[in-house]
Amino acid sequence: MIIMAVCRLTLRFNNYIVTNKASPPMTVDKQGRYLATKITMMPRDTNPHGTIFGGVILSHIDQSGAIGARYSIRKEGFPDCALVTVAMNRVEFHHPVYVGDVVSFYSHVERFGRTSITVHVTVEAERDGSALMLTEADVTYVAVQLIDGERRPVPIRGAE
Ligand SMILES: CC(=O)SCCNC(=O)CCNC(=O)[C@H](O)C(C)(C)COP(=O)(O)OP(=O)(O)OC[C@H]1O[C@@H](n2cnc3c(N)ncnc32)[C@H](O)[C@@H]1OP(=O)(O)O
Repeated sequence: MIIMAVCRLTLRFNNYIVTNKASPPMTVDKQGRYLATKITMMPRDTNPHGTIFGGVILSHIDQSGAIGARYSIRKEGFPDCALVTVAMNRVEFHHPVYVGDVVSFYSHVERFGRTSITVHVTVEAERDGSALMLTEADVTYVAVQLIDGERRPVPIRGAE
């Protein structure tokens, strides 16, 4: 009896893994943007005005851009690599973010360079039933490898 129950559980577990591999979660929208992060903004993240501190948004943009960059690298069939942020450009805060906002961070590849990838990150919240773009930025990540104790840029498409 116990053995049968264990077998059933194992089967379910295996099915879950297989199903998961076969059908990845749908996180790409109609515009081809990858939904990297979705979070509810909390009171601990506020500035003295009571709205969400810009530095908190930048931190989520950096992380979401890296998640999106990793997704795009895999989608292209390039090898997995360590990524570091080299630059954040054209950061624009269009609207304040409020406590309780459910905020989505989307990434879209702007450019693959030799050792770098630049993604455009857009930050949106649902306001009055439609999506409002709050913040956007271009973030560039560099593929690096530890060579002689130093992190050096390496080709993002793999060995040349
Ligand atoms: C995961 C984390 O938390 S990361 C933490 C924050 N980030 C870091 O600590 C990174 C610190 N910076 C570094 O270690 C180094 O600057 C590195 C390894 C990223 C780059 O080293 P560099 O010697 O500058 O490399 P190099 O000049 O060859 O440039 C590498 C790539 O970055 C790009 N790049 C460099 N500076 C910039 C910039 N300001 N804006 C956009 N792209 C840039 C280059 O165009 C190049 O891309 P390409 O090969 O696709 O043309």
